[in-house]
Amino acid sequence: MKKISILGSTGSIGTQTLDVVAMHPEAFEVEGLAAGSNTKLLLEQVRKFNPRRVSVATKELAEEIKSSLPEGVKLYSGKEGLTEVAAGGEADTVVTALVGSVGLQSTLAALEAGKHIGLANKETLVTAGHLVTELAARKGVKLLPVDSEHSAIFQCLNGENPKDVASITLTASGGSFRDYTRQELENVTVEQALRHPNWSMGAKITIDSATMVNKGLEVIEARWLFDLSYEQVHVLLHPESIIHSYVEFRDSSIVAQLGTPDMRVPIQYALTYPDRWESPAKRLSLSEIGKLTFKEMDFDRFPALRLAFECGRAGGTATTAYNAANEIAVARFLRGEIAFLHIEEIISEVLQRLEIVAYPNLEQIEHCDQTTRELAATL
Ligand SMILES: NC(=O)C1=CN([C@@H]2O[C@H](COP(=O)(O)OP(=O)(O)OC[C@H]3O[C@@H](n4cnc5c(N)ncnc54)[C@H](OP(=O)(O)O)[C@@H]3O)[C@@H](O)[C@H]2O)C=CC1
Ligand SMILES: CC(=O)[C@@H](O)[C@H](O)COP(=O)(O)O
Ligand SMILES: [Mn+2]
Repeated sequence: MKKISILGSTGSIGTQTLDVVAMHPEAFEVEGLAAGSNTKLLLEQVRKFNPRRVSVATKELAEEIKSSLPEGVKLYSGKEGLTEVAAGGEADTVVTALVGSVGLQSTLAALEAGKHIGLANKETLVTAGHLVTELAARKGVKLLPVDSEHSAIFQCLNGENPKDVASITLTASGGSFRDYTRQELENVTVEQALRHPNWSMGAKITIDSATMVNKGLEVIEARWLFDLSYEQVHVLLHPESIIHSYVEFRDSSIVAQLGTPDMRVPIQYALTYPDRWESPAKRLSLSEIGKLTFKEMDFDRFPALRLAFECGRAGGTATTAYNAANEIAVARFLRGEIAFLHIEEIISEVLQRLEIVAYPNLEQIEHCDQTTRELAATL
């Protein structure tokens, strides 16, 4: 029996992780579930999966659900609650499915406690990649990618010598506005932005996909997960999201991972690695699809991606600021406070104003994250 805990169990990745668990009840046991404020869904999950530990975003929410929990379930709240679910108890693997850098402390706590990580929460690696990867290496625990592109690269690298890797290419769907000109982007609405062509995901990542910030975060995530230079990480537009990503080796061979877009496949692989199990994903028929299309990335059309490469190369707290500015800008866009194109302007403005700290420790990272948020809220 593999024991797992899920941070963000009520979200898109969290619920799909529980779908995977439900399909293999003989193999998985749920040790802990942490949610934000969707207590109704959390209580349903508690009844179905019998976790020993549960956490919600605030003390008030914990008070509200206390009497509805089965006897013996330990209830926590806030950041401490996330850490209790991540690091306490007997889980072997923690799936980090929180959205945003709020997941950093609990991910570090899980690593410190020797838990393997199924990593969906890419913002933690963008915020503090060196701290997370160093700690994982020191503790000898695995960081198993859940993000579809990174799972693809991980699968392509299986059994290969890292020295033989020439480059990796992350595919990008182009998001909700892939065929829009810059001018057409000026008046797009939140509702339009939330319509991703290929994937059904949480609101924040769907907006990130439309701005191409998602691919920027993924470039930085890949640098840390696979210990690559930014020169070795490429991005290619591939509207169909069938080739999830690929690796080019030094003999010019390319190995790619393909499949119909279904997150339950990479989630399950992170939980069963190195084994593969049956999954409910629709089988891919290339003859049915007929053709796949590709286009060179246009950095003028998607300046937020160029900015991500610049921050990655600058290092230190540059990527922390990139992520935090984006989190605030996306939240403001979703609340209808700013226009779509204002998101990338805020990120760019913040990066021009903030001083970058090289080789930051956790305290300096948290300081940068907080300062960036305050600044981004005013721009
Ligand atoms: N969705 C997808 O297909 C993919 C997602 N990812 C990455 O996975 C991560 C999760 O994305 P996704 O599932 O789409 O996001 P969702 O918005 O769907 O879910 C986010 C989860 O985090 C919880 N949460 C948010 N804030 C807090 C908080 N302060 N304390 C505790 N819990 C909190 C939410 O709880 P509640 O709803 O109860 O408030 C919810 O369970 C992101 O980093 C994303 O980039 C990567 C690849 C694909
Ligand atoms: C499913 C997944 O991994 C998302 O991160 C997805 O990649 C979003 O698609 P695009 O960012 O390519 O539009
Ligand atoms: Mn992805």
